Amino acid sequence: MLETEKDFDSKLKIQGNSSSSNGGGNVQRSKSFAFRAPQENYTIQDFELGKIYGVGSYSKVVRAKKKDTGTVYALKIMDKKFITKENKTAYVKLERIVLDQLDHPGIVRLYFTFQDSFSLCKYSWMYVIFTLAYGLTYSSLIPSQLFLLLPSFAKLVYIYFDIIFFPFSFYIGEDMALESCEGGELFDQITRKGRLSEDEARFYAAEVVDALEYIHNLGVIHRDIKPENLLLTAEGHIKIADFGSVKPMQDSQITVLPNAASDDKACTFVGTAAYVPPEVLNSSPATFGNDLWALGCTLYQMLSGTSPFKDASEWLIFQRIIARDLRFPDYFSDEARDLIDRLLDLDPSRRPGAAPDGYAILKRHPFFKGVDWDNLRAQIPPKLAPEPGTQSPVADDVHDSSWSPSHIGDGSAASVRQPDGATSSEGTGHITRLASIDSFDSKWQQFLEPGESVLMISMVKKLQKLTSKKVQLILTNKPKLIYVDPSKLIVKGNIIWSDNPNDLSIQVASPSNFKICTPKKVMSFEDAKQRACQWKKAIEGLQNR
Ligand SMILES: Nc1ncnc2c1ncn2[C@@H]1O[C@H](COP(=O)(O)OP(=O)(O)OP(=O)(O)O)[C@@H](O)[C@H]1O
Repeated sequence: MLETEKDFDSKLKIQGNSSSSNGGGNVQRSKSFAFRAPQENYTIQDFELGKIYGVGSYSKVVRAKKKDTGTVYALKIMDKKFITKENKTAYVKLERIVLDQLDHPGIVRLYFTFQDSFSLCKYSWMYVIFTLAYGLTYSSLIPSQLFLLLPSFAKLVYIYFDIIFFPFSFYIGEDMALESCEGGELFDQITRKGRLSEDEARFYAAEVVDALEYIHNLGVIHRDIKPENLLLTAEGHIKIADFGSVKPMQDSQITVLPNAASDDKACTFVGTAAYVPPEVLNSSPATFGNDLWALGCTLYQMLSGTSPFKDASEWLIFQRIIARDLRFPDYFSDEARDLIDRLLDLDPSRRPGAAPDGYAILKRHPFFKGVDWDNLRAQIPPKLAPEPGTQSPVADDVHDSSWSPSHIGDGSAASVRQPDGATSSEGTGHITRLASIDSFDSKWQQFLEPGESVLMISMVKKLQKLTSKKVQLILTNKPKLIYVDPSKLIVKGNIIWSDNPNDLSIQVASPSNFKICTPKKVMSFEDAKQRACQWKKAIEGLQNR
């Protein structure tokens, strides 16, 4: 382990006092840093597990009741193995340390963290028994079909090493016990209601503005504001969640421990296509204006039901954002239209809220007329629309026995998110995470000719007989389909394009696995973001253009 990581981990073990007496805006800062949310020695067995709230790229969030106290939490269980493999440790640590220091009614609260070593141990032994008995494996290095082809001795050696190394990956992040937001995502409210009334949107937008003012005053940019990350309490008040993309500014009042720093070069996966501001696409440094742009997109989505820059692929969405191709439905009031128009200013410093005294201007905007900013949380929130087929808008307590901390990313979420931020009932049972902003990373531009543009891009695994290799798969409008070695930045393969499906076809084997077939070669790929169907659609769409 690196020295800085040791340092961080030893600090993680400091027991902070669990109660915060800081109140509103004062964040505890000292050289000898102590966490507010303590690291507890709990295991999963200390909780009664309820429904799965959702599955993120690196974690699964499940409703859980502490058996001894009866307190309900949202447990964010990290997929440590995946986080290590994907090199996202710094993000996980940063989310933990930033959340620990935030104390605001509009921000999801971190109560404590824990490392569930008991289930790790149980998992490891179950793993050995199952693997030996049935030849089943979850393999970190090789795909399971290939594992089965290995001779028995090689299987044993492989399992031995996997088990030796798995516990190390365990120490990269802790599971988090968060405040449980029983009202679900604002996104679901928009979907269930079709669109929100201006009163409803004003209520939610005001609560978001209030929480954003708090984090911006501390020198922190959220960088992933969107209706999916705005959660609701059982009563219907907003809580900003998912600080996995957070960026503390240079002069931030937040303490950032070594190795939890957000390094822009490493942080290529921040944000979500539909809410990304144009300056981020032009590689400008992050500013508070990024969140204000996303607020503008979110307000638009509340009022209309869809995000303002909608299109079929991320690349097309990015083109619309850069061109600020913005159209308002007729039914938007002048005040709503004006506020969104200002928040979606191409110049981030001109967005209301961006200047040093900007929040006063933002809060005085006519759209917010009548909002009692000092008593927001005392207001009665809009009525929550219940989940279809249920009576209650809030989470139930049904025990889900299928849940297991080792099965993160199994696609148990109920809807598929599209690149434009909408949902589709198609493919229920699989979650598609939006491709990351690394899609637009300028380093891939070198593989394009003048005028050529990227239609789809993913970091995927190219599966070979006994090994797999990470490659960047790129589809352009030329059309051109290539895969690039992401570290050496050299083209490893150029798949000969043909509009004829007999010469170029895609076979989808699972949400993550697909094959690209040409008369000479069949190449197998695994897309961790489960975009196999999107690859098929993109390639076939181009063949039929
Ligand atoms: N405190 C919470 N209370 C209730 N539900 C939550 C809570 N935190 C997260 N969730 C739900 O769990 C889902 C997964 O959350 P998580 O933070 O792991 O990832 P994400 O934000 O969806 O995705 P990504 O990490 O890929 O950006 C969320 O979409 C949200 O609906």
